Amino acid sequence: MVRMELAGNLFLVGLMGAGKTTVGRALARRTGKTFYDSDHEIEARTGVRIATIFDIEGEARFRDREVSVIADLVQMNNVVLATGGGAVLRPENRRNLKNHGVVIYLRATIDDLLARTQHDKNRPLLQTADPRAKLAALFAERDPLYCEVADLIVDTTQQNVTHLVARLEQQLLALQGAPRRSPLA
Ligand SMILES: Nc1ncnc2c1ncn2[C@@H]1O[C@H](COP(=O)(O)OP(=O)(O)OP(=O)(O)O)[C@@H](O)[C@H]1O
Ligand SMILES: O=C(O)C1=C[C@@H](O)[C@@H](O)[C@H](O)C1
Ligand SMILES: [Mg+2]
Repeated sequence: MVRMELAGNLFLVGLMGAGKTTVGRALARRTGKTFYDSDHEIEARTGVRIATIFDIEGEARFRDREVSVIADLVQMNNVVLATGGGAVLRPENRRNLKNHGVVIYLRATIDDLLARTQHDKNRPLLQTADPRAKLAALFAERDPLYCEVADLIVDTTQQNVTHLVARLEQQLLALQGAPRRSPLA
């Protein structure tokens, strides 16, 4: 069987725990693209964990680093890029993502996001007394921005990663052959 090729860059956006890193890595493997993760790239360039950057420099400086890393990574060809959960907050990032590839919003319920993030201490914004309330507030603030930038919106509830990636590939192939329309999958 001849497999259809998915052209260009794929960019994943969504909240912490949406699965950008996990799904992105699997999607890259399936589509033969190279995987990048803006959080990992920031850690590689600075030599420290994200939580340490937040501690020492604060969130605004972290966002500056994120803008610079994303501006570099969108120039690559044939990549899957998992972005940090807050990347869409900066207009430069939204513009760069929109202009250099297909943007996929992985949407998840607050319950799922909480369950998937509760054992990981490298998400400084969730180190609070009430991470559920924090996730709900971040969702309210960012969901419109993820939707604004997305070509495709994928509900990840009750979807294991393998099925999600297979379905995503089909949706992306359909999108590739179709004129631009509503991002709701
Ligand atoms: N669809 C899914 N079903 C079940 N578990 C999932 C799913 N997607 C991701 N996970 C799990 O949730 C956890 C968080 O996923 P991941 O690190 O990929 O999220 P992320 O969107 O990259 O978060 P961040 O913005 O903090 O980098 C991981 O343990 C991963 O295995
Ligand atoms: O949602 C966010 O603001 C963040 C998500 C992570 O990917 C990291 O980029 C960092 O922990 C901040
Ligand atoms: Mg990630």
